[in-house]
Amino acid sequence: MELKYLSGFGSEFSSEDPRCPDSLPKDQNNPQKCPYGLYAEQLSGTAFTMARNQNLRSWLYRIKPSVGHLPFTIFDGANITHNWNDEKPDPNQMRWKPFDLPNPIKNVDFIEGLNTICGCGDPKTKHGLAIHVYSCNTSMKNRAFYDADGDLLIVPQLGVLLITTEFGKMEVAPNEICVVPQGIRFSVDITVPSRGYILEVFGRHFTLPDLGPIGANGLADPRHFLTPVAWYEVKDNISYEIMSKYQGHLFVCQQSHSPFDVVAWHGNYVPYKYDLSKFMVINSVSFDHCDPSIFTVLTCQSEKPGTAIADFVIFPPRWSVQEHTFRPPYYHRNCMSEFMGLITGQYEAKKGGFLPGGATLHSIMTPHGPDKKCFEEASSEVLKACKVAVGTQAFMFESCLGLTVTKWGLEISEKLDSEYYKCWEGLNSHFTGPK
Ligand SMILES: O=C(O)Cc1cc(O)ccc1O
Ligand SMILES: [Fe+2]
Repeated sequence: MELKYLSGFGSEFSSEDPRCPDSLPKDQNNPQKCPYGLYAEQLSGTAFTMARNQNLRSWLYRIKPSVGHLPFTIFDGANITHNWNDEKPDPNQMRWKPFDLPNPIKNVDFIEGLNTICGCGDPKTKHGLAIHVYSCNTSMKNRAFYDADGDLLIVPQLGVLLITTEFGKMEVAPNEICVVPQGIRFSVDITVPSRGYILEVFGRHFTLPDLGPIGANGLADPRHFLTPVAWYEVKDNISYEIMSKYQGHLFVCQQSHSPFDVVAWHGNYVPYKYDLSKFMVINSVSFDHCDPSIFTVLTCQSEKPGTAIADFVIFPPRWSVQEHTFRPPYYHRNCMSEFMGLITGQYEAKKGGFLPGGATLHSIMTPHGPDKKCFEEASSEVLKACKVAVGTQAFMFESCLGLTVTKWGLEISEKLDSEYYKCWEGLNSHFTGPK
């Protein structure tokens, strides 16, 4: 069945499951009795008092309120951690081979298949981020999850995710991304073994980047962000698990009904998805290589103007036309951390070694840039107009924070590539000497 969506970023939406017309109270949020005998529940994504243009909240009209559940207990079944001091910092360039799919003899769902690879900061103080990899081979059965710590930006690399949320269903395929904001319950169904990346930001939300002199249009268009429409199921007298990530730990509790019982909702605090092929690429049409911030899809800003807790940046297929220019990414040392993943294809600065489903991390002030082969070729290529990154989608999570890699990233995953530094070996001097 083709799913329906509402279009727009940050809009004030409203939606009713068509099976229950007029289920949304018309003139107020909290009638003494809601239509169809529903419960009203507010979900606040910002402080009540947040400035109006940044205030986020939604009202949900549901069969039972979320509070009807047994107490939470610790859940040990995933490799999530925010103990960034367990491992020593390591400034080396890092590259990971593609992360494994689960062993088929074991059923692993989206939550059980979460592994934290690196991060920084603390959800208690609402400052920081974590980067996770998911790898699963089974759907979540009578199990929903919410993240009390922050927003999740999910980047599928293998396999389509059917994500049921309290706001309705969305299908997210590789080359699409979705955001499930803090606190929103969701469950993931899959049809094939699936893998991808997750950027979690603590206690803050993603926004669209300002466009400055670009003008009113360009990059990701707000209308291409899609939010589910209301959908509910009636499942009562069953055993349903609600899983929560709270202060870096996973918890689980039982309840006797499905949390996907929201018949109608309205508000601007919602999950959404975005198709990366819809990104309008801006670039130099004269000379030189622009900074990759021109490819920012979403940003999560810190308190420091112009400085992101995390930017989500893509490297989409595009025309390359610059004259008298070394066209690939330049050699670079950055005051920001750069974590990259590859959804499909070959990244232009490193055509070998960095593979779909793998990752790289170039930490604060760690030198990085094109490998030897890329440098040699691009220094002497004939600069015709040509398409680059065709059939490719690489992305970067760029952060002002210093990230530390977890034990899973360093050892347990067994994917850290100790040979990475060799791709820069033999970058010989071409210095011609003084005239
Ligand atoms: O490959 C990288 O490291 C990411 C990157 C890309 C680019 O086009 C310019 C700078 C940069 O850090
Ligand atoms: Fe860089």
